[in-house]
Amino acid sequence: MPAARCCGPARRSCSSGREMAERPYVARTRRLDRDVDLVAFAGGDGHLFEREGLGLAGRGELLRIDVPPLDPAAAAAATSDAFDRFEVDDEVGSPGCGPVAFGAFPFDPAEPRTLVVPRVVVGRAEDGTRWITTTARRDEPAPDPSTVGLDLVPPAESEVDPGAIVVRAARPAADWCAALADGRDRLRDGELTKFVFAREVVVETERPLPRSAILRRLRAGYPSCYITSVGAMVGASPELLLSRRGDVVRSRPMAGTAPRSPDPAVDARLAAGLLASSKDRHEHQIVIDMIHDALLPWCSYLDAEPEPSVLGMANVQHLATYLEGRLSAPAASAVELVTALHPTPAICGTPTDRALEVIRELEGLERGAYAGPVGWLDAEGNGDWAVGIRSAELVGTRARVFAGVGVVADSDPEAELAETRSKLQAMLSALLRP
Ligand SMILES: C=C(O[C@@H]1C=C(C(=O)O)C=C[C@H]1O)C(=O)O
Repeated sequence: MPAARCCGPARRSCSSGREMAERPYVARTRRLDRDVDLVAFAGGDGHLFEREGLGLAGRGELLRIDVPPLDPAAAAAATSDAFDRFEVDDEVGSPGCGPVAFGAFPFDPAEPRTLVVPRVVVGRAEDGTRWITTTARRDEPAPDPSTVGLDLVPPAESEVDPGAIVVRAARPAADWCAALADGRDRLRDGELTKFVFAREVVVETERPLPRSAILRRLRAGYPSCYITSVGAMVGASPELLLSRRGDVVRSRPMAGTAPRSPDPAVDARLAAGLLASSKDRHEHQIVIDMIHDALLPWCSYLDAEPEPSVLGMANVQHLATYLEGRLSAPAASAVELVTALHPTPAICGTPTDRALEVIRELEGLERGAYAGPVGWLDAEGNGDWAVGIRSAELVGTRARVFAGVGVVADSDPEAELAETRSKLQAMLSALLRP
C-alpha cells in the first residue's frame, strides 16, 4: 500500500482511529518562496546532500528505518513499509518532497544499515523549485511548514579555533606499502583482478572540529562534488553511485586517477596521460562493466558512454563514465538499486568476495561508513546516492580521514601512496585551517 497522499477535505478522513494506527506519522510539504542555503540549514548537526547548491538538507530526527543488508527486495520492502506509515500532504510533488530519509551506509555490505527521517527537510531543485517538509507523529502538535521552516536555521558556527592539532597516519606509510604489495602479488594467481586499498589519517584537536564550517569549506573548494553530512560522516565525493528519478536511473562511476598541476600545459598532459594509460583504463573498465551488469536486470535499456572522460577536482582528476537507463516497471527504488550495486569495484574490487577478503585481511582499518553509499530516499523510491569517499568520520575532537586506491597487477605501492596523499588533501585542507 503506497503512502497515503491526501490534501484538502481528504485530510479529515485520514484521522480515523484505523488511519491513526496504520499511519501514525504525517508529512507536509509546502512550496518555499524564500531561498535557502542547504549547508546553513543543515548546520553542524543536521543532514545534508548537496551538489552545486541543489539537493536536500534536514534537521532533527522523527524516525529511524532499519534497512536489511545484502537483499535488495528486503531493503525495498522495509523502506516502503516505513513510508506507508505516513499520511502525506504534498503541494509540490517533486522528487525529494514528502517524507525523505537520509543514510550513510557502512562499507561492509553485510553490516546493518539505518536511514533517518528528519523532522524538517528543505529542498532545492534544478528547475528552481524550493520546498519545505515537516514531519511529526500524528498525536503531537504538528509543525506548520509555512511558519516553522527557516527560523530553524542554526546560527553560523563561529570559526572556533580547534586549538592544538595532531595529525598522524594510523599506520606507517612503509607498512601500508608493504601490505599493498602483498595484496598485489595475490592478483597474479588469477583469482582476483582488482582490490581497493585504503589508508586512515587521524586528526585530533583540543576543541571540537567546527562541522558546519568544514562543510562550507568543502563546498567552496569542491563545488562539483556531493557535499554530504549524515550521522558522523562528512564528505565531498565526486562519484555518483546512483540517481533514480521515476523510471530514469543514472550512475557516474570513477576509477583511474592522476594528480593536477597549476600549469595548464602540464595539467592537460596529465589528463591525456590518464586517458591513454592502459592500467587506469583497465581499472576503470572493471568498474563500468560491473555497474552495467548489476543495473541491467532492473532496466529496459541501459547505455554507457563509449569512452570515459576526465573529470578534474582541485586535488586530483579521474576517469569518469556516465551510465543512464530506464527502469522496467515496476521501477525498483533507489535503496533497492543501491543494495544491488554496492560495493562496486571502484571502492572494493573484483570479484567482490575475494576483494573483501583481501581488504579485511590486509587493510587493518575499520572503514565504518567510508566508501559506503551516502544519500537520500523518498517515499516514491526516488533518491540520490554518492559513493562515500573523500570523507571523514567526525566525533567530537577526533576525525578519521580516509583515502583509497585501486590496485591492479601493475600497481606501484609508492605511486599509490602518493595518490592517497592527493586524495586526502580534500578533507584535510577543510579540517585543518591554521
Ligand atoms: C577509493 C577512493 O577513490 C576511488 C578510487 C579511484 C582510483 O583508484 O583511481 C578513483 C575514484 C574512486 O572511485 C577514495 O578516494 O578513497
